[in-house]
Amino acid sequence: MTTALLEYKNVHKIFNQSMVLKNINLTIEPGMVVGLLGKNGAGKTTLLRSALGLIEVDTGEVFTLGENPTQLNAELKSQVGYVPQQAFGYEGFSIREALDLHSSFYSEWDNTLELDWLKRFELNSDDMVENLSIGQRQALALIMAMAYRPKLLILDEPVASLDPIARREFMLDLFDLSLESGSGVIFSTHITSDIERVATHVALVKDGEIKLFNELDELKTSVRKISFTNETSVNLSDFDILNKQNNAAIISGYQDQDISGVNHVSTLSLEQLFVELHS
Ligand SMILES: Nc1ncnc2c1ncn2[C@@H]1O[C@H](COP(=O)(O)OP(=O)(O)OP(=O)(O)O)[C@@H](O)[C@H]1O
Repeated sequence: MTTALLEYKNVHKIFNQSMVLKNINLTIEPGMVVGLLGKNGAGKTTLLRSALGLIEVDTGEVFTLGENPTQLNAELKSQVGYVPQQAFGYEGFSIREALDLHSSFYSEWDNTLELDWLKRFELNSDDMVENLSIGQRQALALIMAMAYRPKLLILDEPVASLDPIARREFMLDLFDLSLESGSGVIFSTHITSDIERVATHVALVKDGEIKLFNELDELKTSVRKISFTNETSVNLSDFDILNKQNNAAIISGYQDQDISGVNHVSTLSLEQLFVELHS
């Protein structure tokens, strides 16, 4: 049996009397790259920060590398990589100095990977961190989180400020790294095409709930939009109904079968699905 890299069991979190995580159940295993998709304020950052022990959940349990994330020992901490949404410190340091200090905490630091990525992101080691653009800081934060090949990589909108070329390269490498080294990745993003390009799974968060968690391939084959004239003449008992309004529904569990009473069945891109689930 493989130990899950990250597991949420019936997790709830309340902030100011508002439930921002509602009964989250999610398991990430080695080789999985999970794209976390949700509107602003849906709860993505709260979900990710609770995996790092930065937020304590109110009910339910989180297991990061099999342990309570608020009590991870140094060894386990060094197997988790994290890039937060906000840029980080290291003012007064050059990139070289910042990387030297940072890498000294990780015995598994891969200097070749570091150099390779500095080159790809076109970062100059002599530049001072405080003079970097937001995108360059984000690139440096990514190198810092990845170059020790963590088992679990947690990225909160990691590529939002990267240009499309850097984003594309980073995303593809992310996937390779995860598969090669048996790591797992969870990343939040608003860019559905990034999820379609690199993720193995997608978790769609709406109002603090995971509305959908699927393998991406499975999602393409089994989620459909159907339209009908008369709802009472349609039997949808074989499907999960993800959303329904007027004379249309989004269903999961579709297997090419005929559904009586349905006029039209259409596939959805991830972006279309996201929009449909919020309409
Ligand atoms: N420390 C906090 N105290 C009070 N409320 C909080 C706190 N952190 C988050 N929230 C609230 O929890 C909800 C979820 O926030 P969260 O940052 O997890 O959303 P998100 O999906 O990451 O959004 P975005 O895409 O804009 O980054 C929001 O309503 C936010 O205001």
